Amino acid sequence: MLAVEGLTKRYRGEAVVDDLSFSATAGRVTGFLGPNGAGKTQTIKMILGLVQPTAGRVLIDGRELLDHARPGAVASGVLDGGAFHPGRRVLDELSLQAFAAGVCPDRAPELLDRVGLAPAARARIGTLSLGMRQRLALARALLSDAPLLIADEPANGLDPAGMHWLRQLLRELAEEGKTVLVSSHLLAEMERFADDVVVIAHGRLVADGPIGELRAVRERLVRVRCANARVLGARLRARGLTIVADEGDELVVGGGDARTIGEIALLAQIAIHRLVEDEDGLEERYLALTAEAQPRDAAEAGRP
Ligand SMILES: Nc1ncnc2c1ncn2[C@@H]1O[C@H](COP(=O)(O)OP(=O)(O)OP(=O)(O)O)[C@@H](O)[C@H]1O
Repeated sequence: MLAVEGLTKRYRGEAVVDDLSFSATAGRVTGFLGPNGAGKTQTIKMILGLVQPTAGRVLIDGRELLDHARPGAVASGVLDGGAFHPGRRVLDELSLQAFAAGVCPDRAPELLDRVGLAPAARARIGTLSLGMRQRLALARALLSDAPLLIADEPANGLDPAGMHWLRQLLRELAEEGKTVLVSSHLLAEMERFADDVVVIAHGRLVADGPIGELRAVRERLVRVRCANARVLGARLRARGLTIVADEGDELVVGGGDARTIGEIALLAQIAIHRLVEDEDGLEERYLALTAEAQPRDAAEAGRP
């Protein structure tokens, strides 16, 4: 179980991770989602003890990483699929890493098999594709059998078969009882991998919960095309509905069903040209959530 509490990282006074709190549960895959530059990698590095937080703390099974007797056996990370010696052979590299981690080197061939790299055991790392390096990075992270596994964009460079394999592996690891945290900037990827999702933008939490809850928003989004979208938008807002996207003569509306929107339009005497439940709501919801979020300073400056 992972608990991130008020985690903050500032560089020259500017927050790249800003008072971030969330948790990830053992036995489940938690997706860590946010656009490029949102602060995912910085957060992951702080969780793994590779970057010192400016404020806040990270608890793994109730204790900070360095308060565990063997921190390396508590959390492991897949951070950069490219960070290997290019001239070394795959199996030699993994055996060496096992030795350095104090793990029996016999685990190396077994793990190569688990990540589907056994046929490339004698290949030099420099000849591997990005997807194969990701598999090797996963094998390295699994050496210590730590109960918390964090993977930063592990799907990068994987083809559809590789994605399917990764999904299976993450699921198996969660079923073994591990806490699995996986980052991505792509919602579609997360939908395939994750049980729970944590969404951040500008270093701040914008949503978290079971992926099904984010998906459930789909039913509440309605796409409406009408004669006067600006006026209808204002009327809908006045009734407490949200304009998730404004595309000129078409609005994507949250917080009310098609019937409510139709009635508000009728009262405003605005002709409706199209009114449908939105099928792509989840993607739009994610984009809207992350676009709405502003860095704290900007948000505070905009406050009346
Ligand atoms: N050492 C550093 N000094 C200053 N700013 C940094 C440093 N490291 C990262 N940042 C900034 O922190 C912000 C968050 O970066 P981070 O890599 O965590 O984002 P990310 O969500 O992982 O995005 P991506 O998917 O693009 O890697 C970025 O604006 C980045 O420029």
